[in-house]
Amino acid sequence: MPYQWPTLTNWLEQIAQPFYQQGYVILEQAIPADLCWALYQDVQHQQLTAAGVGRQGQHQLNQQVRRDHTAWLNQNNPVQQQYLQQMAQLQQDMNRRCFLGLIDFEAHYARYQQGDFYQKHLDAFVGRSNRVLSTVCYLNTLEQGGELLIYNEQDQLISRVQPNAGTLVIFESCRFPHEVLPATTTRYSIAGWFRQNSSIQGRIDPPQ
Ligand SMILES: O=C(O)CCC(=O)C(=O)O
Ligand SMILES: [Fe+2]
Repeated sequence: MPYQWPTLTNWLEQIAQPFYQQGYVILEQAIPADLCWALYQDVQHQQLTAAGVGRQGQHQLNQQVRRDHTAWLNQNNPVQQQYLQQMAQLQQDMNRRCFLGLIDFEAHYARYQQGDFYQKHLDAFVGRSNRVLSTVCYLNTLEQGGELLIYNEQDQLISRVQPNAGTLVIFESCRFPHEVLPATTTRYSIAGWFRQNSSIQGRIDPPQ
């Protein structure tokens, strides 16, 4: 049977309900296998650069914190556009269902080579960022290593995600500290953020 992106009805069950209950959801085979493969091929051709920490102005390389290499997705590339379109659909559904007022989605490819990690962090801080929902989609499968560990607000480990091609993780950006354990082999993913139009100190928060 050809893969079908979840319709509103089953999407409500698969994403909205656990999301409502716990603020995060892990959905296996969320991305069609052929799209996942095309993205996996596409990322190999991208010019990836060492990721930094902190927002514009304070942006700096800190290899103690993260070691991944990234490249922003854009609409001009047909494969990347397909992914962005699926996320636009998700944004619409999330707004309809959860009244989140999401206006925008930004995403980058990330490559973690053997030994690369991302220390425990939050993707957003209350009142200091307009990132509302974080998403991670895995483009290849790692049998071990490179796990995403998600913690709750009390800093207890609540989920351990083994990267699996096609799996999509969604969580509230300012609620869940998370980290990426050292990869054992090259790990490819797309990290993305849905944003609200909250202005910070009278201006729109710039992308990272
Ligand atoms: O790749 C992952 O599993 C998470 C990446 C992450 O936390 C981030 O890029 O902010
Ligand atoms: Fe993160």
